Amino acid sequence: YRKVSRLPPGPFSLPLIGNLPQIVYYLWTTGSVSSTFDLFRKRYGNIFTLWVGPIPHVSIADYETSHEVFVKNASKYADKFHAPLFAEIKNENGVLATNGDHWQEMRRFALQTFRNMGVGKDQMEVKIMEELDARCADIDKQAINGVTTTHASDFFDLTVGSIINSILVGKRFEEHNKQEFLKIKRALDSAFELFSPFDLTVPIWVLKYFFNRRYTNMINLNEETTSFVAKEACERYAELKKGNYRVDKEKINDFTDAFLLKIQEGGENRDFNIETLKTMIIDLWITGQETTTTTLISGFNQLLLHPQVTDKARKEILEVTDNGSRPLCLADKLSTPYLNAMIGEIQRHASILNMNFWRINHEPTYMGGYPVDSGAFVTAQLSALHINETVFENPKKFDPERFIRDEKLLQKVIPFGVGKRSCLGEALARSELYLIFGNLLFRYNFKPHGKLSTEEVLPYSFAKRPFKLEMQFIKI
Ligand code: HEM
Repeated sequence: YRKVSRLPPGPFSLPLIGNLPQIVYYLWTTGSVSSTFDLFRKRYGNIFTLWVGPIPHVSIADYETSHEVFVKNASKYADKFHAPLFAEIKNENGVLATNGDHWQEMRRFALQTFRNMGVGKDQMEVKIMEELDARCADIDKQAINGVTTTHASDFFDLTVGSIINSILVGKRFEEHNKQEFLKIKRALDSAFELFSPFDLTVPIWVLKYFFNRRYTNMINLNEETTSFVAKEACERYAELKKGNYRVDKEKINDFTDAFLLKIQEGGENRDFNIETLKTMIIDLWITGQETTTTTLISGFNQLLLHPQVTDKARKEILEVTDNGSRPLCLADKLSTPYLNAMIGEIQRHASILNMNFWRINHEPTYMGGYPVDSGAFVTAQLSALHINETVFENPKKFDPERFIRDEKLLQKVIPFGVGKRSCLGEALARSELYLIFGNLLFRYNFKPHGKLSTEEVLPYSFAKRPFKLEMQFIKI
């Protein structure tokens, strides 16, 4: 009871099991993780505590408090809680499931490398557009009377997968390895679908001894995916070691070369070695792939449900590109307020992480006027924050106009999180979303093939899943 008084309000918790009974009950009655968080927010306010077993989890569901905690006091919240399964798989390597000096070095290195390669600038734009053009050429080749019917996931998985692959190891997915990529991607999709908050919280020994098949499947899938994705990097590393390959400092083409240059110049050490390179590649590949694809598919699902939004965005894009005589480019962003609002609304509405990653609070402090004890886990609960009706009126409605009526509102959409552990690929993802949505809208008309969905897919999982969407690309 003393501990409870040093935390923000929340439902009454029981010894040992905490709020698990209420959490399970509300998940069942509300039908999703985000509605459960929303319900607790309505009852206890924008900052509330849920005890998961013996550990208090503090969720922040408004922009102002999230900003105050994770941006103004950023350095205090750099340490994430890592699910035991992730910690086991990653073995204290990489950027996703590490803390401390190694994490800092890897994050700094990745951000710097992306910046040098021009993420958010021209060079990256060229890579994204080359990939999009190649995929559109594929679509056009398959067209019958100007219409191509395809699974949205195949189209966007390949587009996004190829972009991130070419950034990481310099190779697109083409005819010869396309099928292998799609096979791995399907296996990952099934694993994500099985993956639950249970896998994230239980100690590793419970998984190993009581759910061994589940545990072994996940370990094997991680190894299979890593060897597929990092194959090119391993080959280049082997050649570097034999003295047959040297990285040209002036011509860094991809992330692998930037990493190998570090080894070439300084030798291998705790941070820069082949195991870390493999982990970094898989960390960035997985995080960069699923998130962007899910956003694109959820977005097209909404656009098909709201054709008036597509028409309005298309009209704006045609005006900016002289009636479609040139591609839309990143420099056009300032002239496309409606498209920007549409993408902002897609990201708010999709809010693809049902549950954000937890940070560790190391010392007693205050958040939003409430005490928060040391040892508590804290996060900006993005899914609840994006449906907070005191900020976003009628939050279930897909309504890009809300950001035209109030321009400042767009700042309160934070799909990439905030603070030291915010999304490392934000600049790349923003460029991809703008160029892919923008350029597809004026090249094609879109129609659904079969029924469209308005229900969330797997609403109880850790992250949202893409809608199963079949659509027609109709050449304009
Ligand atoms: C629409 C696309 C994307 C969305 C919505 C998204 C969202 C997020 C969110 C919410 C987080 C956690 C933030 C927090 O803890 O507060 C995150 C972390 C991360 N994201 Fe993204 N992301 C996207 C695309 C990408 C891309 C393209 C990459 C890389 C190429 C990437 C790499 C990462 C990494 C490495 C982290 C962990 C950073 C760390 O722990 O230091 N993401 N992302």
